[in-house]
Amino acid sequence: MTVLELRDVRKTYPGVDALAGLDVSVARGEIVALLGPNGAGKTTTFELLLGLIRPTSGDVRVFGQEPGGRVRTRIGAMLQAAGLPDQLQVRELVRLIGRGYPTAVRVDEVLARTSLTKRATRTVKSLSGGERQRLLLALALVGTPELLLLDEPTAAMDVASRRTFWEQARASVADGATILFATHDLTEAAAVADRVVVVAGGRVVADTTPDALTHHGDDDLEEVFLALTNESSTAADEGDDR
Ligand SMILES: Nc1ncnc2c1ncn2[C@@H]1O[C@H](COP(=O)(O)OP(=O)(O)OP(=O)(O)O)[C@@H](O)[C@H]1O
Repeated sequence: MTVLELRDVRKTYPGVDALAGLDVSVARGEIVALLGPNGAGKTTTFELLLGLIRPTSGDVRVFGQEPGGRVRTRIGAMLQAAGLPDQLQVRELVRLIGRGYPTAVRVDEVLARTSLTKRATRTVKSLSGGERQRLLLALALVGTPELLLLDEPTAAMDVASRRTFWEQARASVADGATILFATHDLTEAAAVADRVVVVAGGRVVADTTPDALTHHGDDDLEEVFLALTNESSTAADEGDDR
């Protein structure tokens, strides 16, 4: 079953083609990494899937429906620029967000799963960068999501937190969820994802397994990534100058 699909999607801002004909499809139970240099269009893709913005042209479907509206309650999301109410306590915020979903997990369970039990009565403002990321994961998980959209979810996390993070994310997949995540950490992508989609200049330049991308480990992942994305970023930069 296809969980999400973008077909020939363009998103144009004045002077910028954020997406220039993007084709991505993710099936149920997959963990897919979205890789790409700064400005490649990763965050724009998440915003479209959440219905926060609309495509200039092309088709975006989530669970076969237009993004936004009721389908939003089937998605848990971690976005880079997520603003949080700083004065609320961690537990209060998780409870509040859980109320917006038809099938919320118990607050204490979510806090335990994200190692935030000891921070439950702290204000959001007082959290460290990594703790804040864990809180964002707790908010993404509280609605028992069928789809997790995670934009650079482990940025700012230490090694132990990253490990716990992916254990929790995988547990959600074992329960039937699907994950699309963006990262700049190629090693993490290769270790975690079933499939990597490399985006550059608003288009997909590779869509394959981590193993196939490196020809079964024969090639250096970083070199492959740079070779794939350099050509397209150069083309996009030239386009900007016209
Ligand atoms: N609201 C906006 N107005 C104008 N340009 C935008 C807007 N949002 C995104 N862009 C532009 O669209 C392009 C794609 O941006 P996007 O944030 O999707 O990239 P990204 O792959 O997430 O990058 P990063 O790795 O830096 O987070 C960039 O050139 C960006 O400047």
